Amino acid sequence: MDIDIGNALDAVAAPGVSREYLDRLDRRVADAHERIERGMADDEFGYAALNLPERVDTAAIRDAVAPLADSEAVLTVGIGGSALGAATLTDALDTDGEAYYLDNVDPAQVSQLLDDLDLESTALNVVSRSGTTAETLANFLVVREAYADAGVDWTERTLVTTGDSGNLRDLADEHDLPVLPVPDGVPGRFSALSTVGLAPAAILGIDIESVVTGASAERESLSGSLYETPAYAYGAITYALAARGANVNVVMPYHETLETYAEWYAQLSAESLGKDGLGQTPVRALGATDQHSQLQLYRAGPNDKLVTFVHARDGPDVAIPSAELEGLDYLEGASLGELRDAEFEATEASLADVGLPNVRIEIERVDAASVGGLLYGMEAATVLAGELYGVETFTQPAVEWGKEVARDLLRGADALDETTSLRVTRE
Ligand SMILES: O=P(O)(O)OC[C@H]1O[C@H](O)[C@H](O)[C@@H](O)[C@@H]1O
Repeated sequence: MDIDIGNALDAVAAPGVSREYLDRLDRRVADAHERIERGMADDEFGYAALNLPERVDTAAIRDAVAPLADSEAVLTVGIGGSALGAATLTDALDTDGEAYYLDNVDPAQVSQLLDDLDLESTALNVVSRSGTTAETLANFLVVREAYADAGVDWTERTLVTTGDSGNLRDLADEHDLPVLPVPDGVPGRFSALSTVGLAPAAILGIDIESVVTGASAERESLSGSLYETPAYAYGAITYALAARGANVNVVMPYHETLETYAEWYAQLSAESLGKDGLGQTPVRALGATDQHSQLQLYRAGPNDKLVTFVHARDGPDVAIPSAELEGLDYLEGASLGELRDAEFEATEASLADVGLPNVRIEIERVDAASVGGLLYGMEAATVLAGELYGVETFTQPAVEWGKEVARDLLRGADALDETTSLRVTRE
């Protein structure tokens, strides 16, 4: 993973960061790096996630998924960190079958998906780190009943990934289901490179060893200077720009298959750094699609954004057939890849032109190693940013309140008095 932060410097952008400030920040990066290395060495909660490239046992994952290797599809039931890492991998990379995710509670979607799936040839991958997440357990109960109704022994087609205790662990024990452990000290949103993200990828034929190799290369690059560590350069520049008013981080990959990566990063950043009045609001965008949808606002709306482009230098291409259409001479002899890249570079320049800070993250191609490196790099960037902000990167206390209230409502508690209604209806 390479990063170019030139368009976030104050010579180009406002808000922008001066070279002198970056040099000063680099000294704080050195301290933060020491703290991170210490946390990794002691396997402290959260920091332990950065050890995954050395620790993850891909052979054990392959053994656990072997009985499901004949599956034509994998249905993952999980939410947040228990779904988005896996979805990033299976959406980005070539797979031998279809990947489906139930990471919401929408009765219409669940019913339609279960109607459409051939459950006989579908592996059921149930994932919850805590083993107590209501959405995941409810969906699992619905899905296993659908298997039973279809006359399929769901216990033969199910793999569970969870912690040592919790309702999901109890259910797995009760039905003697195969269980992969969520590693200790790894928060859900940092678990893409563990059993959580890699097991469904392995069932679908993804080269998970290469994913880990790519992550290892990024781990090796961690050093005490942002100028030598792409991941830290990103963490540091997002922090510096947020402090200067770039409250929004638009993450805009220019490859359709990386769209889910932007969703994964949104959770990673929002839950890790959105604390004490700090953090950037992550926005998911996709190039070139969103050039024709959101770019107007990015270029001419409030100057409160960083745009992060994600681009692969190489990849498959398709020639554009010649048609000699009037006014479209520039397409003659060009390819779809060349068109996309020209649009990407033009968009980057158009934002620099109006002083909107933007950063380019570049990978070699969208393959297993590069995507593994990207996931690791962004995790390290987020941990570094957390150190600079001084927040508790690995907790998410603000998510809990609503969860508890929803449980109380289901148990029959009275309506809430925290909200106010001013309902407007048609006459
Ligand atoms: O893996 P689970 O324990 O089911 O948790 C799934 C998700 O739910 C929570 O609400 C947390 O905010 C997320 O960080 C987590 O990824």
